[in-house]
Amino acid sequence: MATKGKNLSEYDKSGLPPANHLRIGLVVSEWNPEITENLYKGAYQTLVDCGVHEDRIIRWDVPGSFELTFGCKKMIESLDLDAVIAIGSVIRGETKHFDFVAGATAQGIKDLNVKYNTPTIFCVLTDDTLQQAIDRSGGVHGNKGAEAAIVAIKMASLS
Ligand SMILES: Nc1c(NC[C@H](O)[C@H](O)[C@H](O)CO)[nH]c(=O)[nH]c1=O
Ligand SMILES: CC(=O)[C@@H](O)COP(=O)(O)O
Repeated sequence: MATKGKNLSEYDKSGLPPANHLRIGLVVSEWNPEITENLYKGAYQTLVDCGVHEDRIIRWDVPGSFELTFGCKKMIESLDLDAVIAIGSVIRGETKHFDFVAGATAQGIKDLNVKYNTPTIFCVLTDDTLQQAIDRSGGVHGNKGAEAAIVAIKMASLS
């Protein structure tokens, strides 16, 4: 099912593990801030709604999605966290650069999950148009940041 068939913001708190003890990191890309700030708000608000204390949510910023891998790596190595959420928005332009940035970011975050016992959640939109990104960061298809927060809480219980 594509995103079109579901609302990214919908979740059922009743089936979630306890979250009040969790420490969650969020690394946010500064590229396309009108998108990434909405993703961050969706993730932050959902974490708090599910019981994560606000003083246990730590935010770092990086210049672009390509830097998310390094930012998450440094956060995992320097802080005692239960999960990290990597937040970015890659929007296709005129050249093949989209493919390299999106692909490298996905591979880099996958590699972090292989190397470390702290789960890193892939909250990176990779869209052909700005409208697709808007639709998935609080628009008609919900907010992928909310989805990522739920995933972080679930994965933290496995780590
Ligand atoms: N075009 C987008 C970028 N490009 C920048 C790269 O992420 C990186 O910061 C640069 O190549 C220097 O290493 N980043 C995004 O997050 N979104 C884009 O649409
Ligand atoms: C994802 C990108 O790097 C892309 O937005 C850059 O745009 P362009 O391919 O036109 O240089």
